[in-house]
Amino acid sequence: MEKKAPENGEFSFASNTPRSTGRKGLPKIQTQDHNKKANDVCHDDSGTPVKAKTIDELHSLQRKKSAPTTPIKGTQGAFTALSEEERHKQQLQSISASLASLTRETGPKLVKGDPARKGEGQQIAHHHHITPTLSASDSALKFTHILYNLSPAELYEQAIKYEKGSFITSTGALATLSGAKTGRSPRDKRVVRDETTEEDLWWGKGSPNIEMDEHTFMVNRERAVDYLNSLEKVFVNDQFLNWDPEHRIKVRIVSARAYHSLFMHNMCIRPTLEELEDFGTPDFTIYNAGQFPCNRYTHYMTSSTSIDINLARKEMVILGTQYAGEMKKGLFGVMHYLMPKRQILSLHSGCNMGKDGDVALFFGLSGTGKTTLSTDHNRYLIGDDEHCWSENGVSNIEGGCYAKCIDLSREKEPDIWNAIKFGTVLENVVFDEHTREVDYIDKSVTENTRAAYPIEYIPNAKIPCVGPHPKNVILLACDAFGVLPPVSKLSLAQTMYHFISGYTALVAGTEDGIKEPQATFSACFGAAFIMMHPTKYAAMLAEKMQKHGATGWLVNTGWSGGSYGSGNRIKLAYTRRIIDAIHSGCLLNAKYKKTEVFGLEIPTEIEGVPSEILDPVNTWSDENAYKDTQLKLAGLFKKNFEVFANYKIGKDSMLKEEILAAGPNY
Ligand SMILES: Nc1ncnc2c1ncn2[C@@H]1O[C@H](COP(=O)(O)OP(=O)(O)OP(=O)(O)O)[C@@H](O)[C@H]1O
Ligand SMILES: O=C([O-])CC(=O)C(=O)O
Ligand SMILES: [Ca+2]
Ligand SMILES: [Mn+2]
Repeated sequence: MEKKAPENGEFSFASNTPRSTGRKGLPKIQTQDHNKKANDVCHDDSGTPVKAKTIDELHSLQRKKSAPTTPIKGTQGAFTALSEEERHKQQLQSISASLASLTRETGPKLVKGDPARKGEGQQIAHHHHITPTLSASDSALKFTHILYNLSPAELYEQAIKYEKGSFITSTGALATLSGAKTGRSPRDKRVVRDETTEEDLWWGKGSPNIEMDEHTFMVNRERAVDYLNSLEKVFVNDQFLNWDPEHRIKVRIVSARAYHSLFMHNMCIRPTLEELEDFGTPDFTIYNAGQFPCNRYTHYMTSSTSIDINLARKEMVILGTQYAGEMKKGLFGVMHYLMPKRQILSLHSGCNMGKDGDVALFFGLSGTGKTTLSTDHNRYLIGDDEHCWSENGVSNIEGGCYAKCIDLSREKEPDIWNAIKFGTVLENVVFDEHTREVDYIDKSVTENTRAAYPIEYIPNAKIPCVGPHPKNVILLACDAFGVLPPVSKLSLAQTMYHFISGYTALVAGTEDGIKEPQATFSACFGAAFIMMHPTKYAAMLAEKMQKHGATGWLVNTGWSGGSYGSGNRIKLAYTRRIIDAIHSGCLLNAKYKKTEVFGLEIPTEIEGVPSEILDPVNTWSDENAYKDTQLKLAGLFKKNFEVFANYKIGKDSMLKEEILAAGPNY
């Protein structure tokens, strides 16, 4: 840029435009003067000027192109000849095929990259799009931009720019809203019933699989795909499930929100660049059109929300709910089908490992402590929610954790607290408008506030997330009746009885004073996600526990000293000491006594836990009230188990009698 020497000691703009020299009035301003000694005049920078002529050019200097995707496995490979462009084209073709409407000829025209960055050196080159052929809709006349496996930083920008309710919190997490739904909608889940699934899956009373036919699935699929293709841009994630390399599943998630893409980035296993190059065709695809409702006039629909699984097509469609957990748990359902077919047990459990390689599984319904207790500073975290148990040992299905945040405290759950940082999705929390500090106590949006973070945000995560066969199987129940002991050692039959029962008791809305605890029984501690009959999973668990000599435990993380309203929730610190004693092996050989009614073996002492709380009868001020409540709960257990009484569990029919006998007796 041309520099003008000062004429009279005044400052002047260095400018290409006609000089202001000679104009009277305003003083001339100059910012740089190379002819004078630097310290003669006041100026704000002495460096060389930037190599840009325009602001746009300047901005383009900020962004370095990502390192070229890994040069493909050296020189010996047969298919190494693919150019970067060819690879790119194949990728877009694969995505176009995913998004193809089945009533039209082709997939949509796709372009990689953010439409807002057109002309900024982005890859919008026309030779990358797929040439359209005959098309029956105007959507064929437009491009759909594909935001493919964006990084967390890019997704933050997309969310903040385009999604209302997205904010950066004081610790760097992305606070977001999931819309009208802040939890899953199990009653809106549908599974296509065809010849195969008719035989394989669990249908009817108690089953989570509500049927739909293939045609209706296609109606909803078309609705979702049309909605997604009508958008200017969609997000595509190509990722993996299951850390066991032999049984890894490739999943593709097509979604309309950066929130959904970041959530799945965190929750699924993130591919390396090499793995992404060779990704190929996914094993399962999710079409998340959650902002768009299903059509209530469609057969089988009972609301404007529908979550549809078609195992034959390997597809899932989401309409009418933006709650991201639907994607996570939808895929979990798929794993509950695919894995047992390979003799691998899929489990709704957390999992961690001690320094000596002792593995523990933590089963339990929502809110019972899987995430809280598997995240243990003294142990390696394998995973917090979904696992497989195969001949090779255990493996996490996911690449991230999904922690409940209500009443989260730095003191009680430091590792989870510290994981809520840049990259973490924070759903439906309330924060200070100015400081952006999150108020974890606030339930204004929902009680089900959640944080989704990559597992490596937990400092002692075990990566890869696999481990040897479990030594302890811990069944968690949050018993709001306050009658189950804080810990009991279970026989194998008792473990099966409680695993099939899947008990917890929570307290529904607490607005108008004290409410009765609500008992929930959910087979395998996850009836909402299993696909086959519960006894199928139970038999596999029994067989594996027996074979590998695992011990079962029942831990009450709920009430002590009375039911909800009079007693209190057992202190997390005590539960942690109990869990420590299980891990260390101390509890295996402790002194035990047997409780009445439930017939549970309870220890008389545990280090760090007041002995009097170990037998709940001691903690109730009214012993009769305790006995009545215990009988009441036992009755609920019995009633729930009736439907299973006629099922044989595994090949051993002896086991059936034993399991029945392992329930409450009174
Ligand atoms: N004694 C206790 N043991 C375990 N958790 C406790 C205890 N007391 C209070 N809590 C709280 O209970 C909640 C347990 O939730 P957690 O996220 O671990 O559930 P989860 O089993 O992982 O459920 P989901 O499958 O829905 O993720 C946490 O908010 C935790 O702080
Ligand atoms: O799926 C969800 O929304 C949360 C969860 O882990 C569960 O409910 O088990
Ligand atoms: Ca959890
Ligand atoms: Mn869960």
